[in-house]
Amino acid sequence: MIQVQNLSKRYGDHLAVDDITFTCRPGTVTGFLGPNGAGKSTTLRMLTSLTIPTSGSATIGGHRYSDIPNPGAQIGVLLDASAQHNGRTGREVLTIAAQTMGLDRKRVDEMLDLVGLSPKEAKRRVGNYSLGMRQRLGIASSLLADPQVLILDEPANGLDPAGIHWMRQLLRHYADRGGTVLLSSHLLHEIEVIADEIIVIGNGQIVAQGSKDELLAGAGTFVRALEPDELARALSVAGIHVTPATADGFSTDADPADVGKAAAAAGVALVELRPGDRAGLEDLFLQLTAGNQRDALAPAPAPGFGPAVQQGGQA
Ligand SMILES: Nc1ncnc2c1ncn2[C@@H]1O[C@H](COP(=O)(O)OP(=O)(O)OP(=O)(O)O)[C@@H](O)[C@H]1O
Repeated sequence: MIQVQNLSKRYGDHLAVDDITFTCRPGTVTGFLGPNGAGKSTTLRMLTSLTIPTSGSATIGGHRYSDIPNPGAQIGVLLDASAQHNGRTGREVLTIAAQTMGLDRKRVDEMLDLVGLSPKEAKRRVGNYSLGMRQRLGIASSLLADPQVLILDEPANGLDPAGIHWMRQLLRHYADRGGTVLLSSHLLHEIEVIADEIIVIGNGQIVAQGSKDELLAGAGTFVRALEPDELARALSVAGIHVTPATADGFSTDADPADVGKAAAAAGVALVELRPGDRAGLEDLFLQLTAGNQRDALAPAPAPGFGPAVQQGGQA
């Protein structure tokens, strides 16, 4: 169990982390989501005793990281994949870590296998690794001692789509076996797919937290009908405000149950009724971090600036 209680970190007159409190439970993946500079890395560094808190506490299993004997054996940590020793081979990095923690050397081969680094790649110096390979090596290193807790800062950075898929499955399996996972990301869709619990941080403060289902429930409803005009009328009568989303469909802030009831009461046949999709959570993320997001403060780009973005496409 990870427990963060009224944790703050001040650098000069800048409050990088501002009185945050959260818990990560065994058997769950907790996503720590926030824009650049929100305070994610500072929090994870305080959890792993690399940065001293200004106030509050951060404990793992009831203890500060620095008070845990042989902490690597109980807590797997990956904070900066690019910080590995460039002159050593991947295998050497893992072998030294295994020796330091008093582990059997066969764990090195098991972990190389687990993270998909081939024997040939394991013989290469880390300085010649791609960022994705460094992430895989860092994940191997964090899992070496089969710890109960994993703390990962932006582990998906540099991984290709297949690598991201692999990592999701790995972390899911790890949590399903009772492990506690805390991972950070500034990418909403990454967190959305992988996490059971989500903590959103902006400008050092937690702006939302809860289960993914709870936060998604706040993302409203998408609804489609054979007769969209009748549907719009029925929802309006029920006091539900809608926004046209497709030719025959609407988005609304209301819950799916309320939308379904309103349509049924008016005898309107629906062809689709579901929680608001990813865009809904994206809106939520942007709303929650609005004002905390540096992009919200930046002037809008001049017309014609940058590539054209297709409707529905990813920027
Ligand atoms: N050692 C330090 N000295 C001064 N300010 C710092 C220091 N470390 C972090 N900060 C500041 O604290 C704030 C939070 O930084 P942090 O690295 O925790 O953000 P983050 O959410 O991890 O961002 P990113 O997604 O860009 O990695 C930033 O404004 C950063 O400039």
